[in-house]
Amino acid sequence: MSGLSFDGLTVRYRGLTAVNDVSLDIPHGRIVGLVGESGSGKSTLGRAAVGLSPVRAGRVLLGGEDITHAKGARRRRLGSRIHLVFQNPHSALDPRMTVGETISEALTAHRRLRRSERRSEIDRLLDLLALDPALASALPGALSGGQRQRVALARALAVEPEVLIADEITSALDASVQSAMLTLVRDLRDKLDLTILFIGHNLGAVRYVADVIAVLRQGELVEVAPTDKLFADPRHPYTRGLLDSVPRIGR
Ligand SMILES: Nc1ncnc2c1ncn2[C@@H]1O[C@H](COP(=O)(O)OP(=O)(O)OP(=O)(O)O)[C@@H](O)[C@H]1O
Repeated sequence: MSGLSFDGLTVRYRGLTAVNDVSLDIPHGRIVGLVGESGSGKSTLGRAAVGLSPVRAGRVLLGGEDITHAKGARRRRLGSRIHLVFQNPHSALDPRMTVGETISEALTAHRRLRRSERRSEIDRLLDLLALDPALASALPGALSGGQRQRVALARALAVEPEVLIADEITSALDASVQSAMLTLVRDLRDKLDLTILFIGHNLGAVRYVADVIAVLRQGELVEVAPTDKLFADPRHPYTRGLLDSVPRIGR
């Protein structure tokens, strides 16, 4: 069982406290949404889970194991257990590598596979992400934004992670493409038994995908509640403000 937990986490950039004493559990097999205005510290918290934020205090726990300050070979090994998928589908992929090469590179980073196994794994991953196997030979420039984001997810899933940090992965997509992607994220969680921290500023999108929503404001958690409860009965005025101000989809 590999839930992810933040325990009293504080992250500081020089003088700025970007995340302040945040404790949050993402139980195994659940999707926890993380919302808040731009600059509230969402990405900083997500990046802390993979060792990319300057943690000043507190801990990041993966399946109960303290991974906060893992370095070197241990951090690389963790890379196959907990994985971050970035925001921007346009810059996330190397424009000179075909889709197949991109996925293949991720496959061989953590697993030893024969050429034929690699080929079938690439097909399996493309199929999992509802992408045409023929796209294996395409360059990112020939793909739509939604297809690129699916390839970025396929690459992340190639290492068979237990936990995914999805940082604004649907934000740059058109509404219709976005809702297909959100459905896919839920399907992937069910099929692969993934644990997901889903970061987004669009509450409507996060509502569609998350079991529980955590609200971050200026680096501090102001509210954590099951999704339905948060929408039916938001406790914090800041949450109520977010609910009022954001367009909603998937309802
Ligand atoms: N590498 C960095 N160096 C210095 N300050 C940073 C760095 N990264 C983020 N910050 C600052 O930390 C604060 C939180 O930023 P963060 O990107 O985590 O917020 P966010 O909620 O993810 O915002 P957005 O929705 O715009 O991505 C902001 O004030 C930001 O300017």
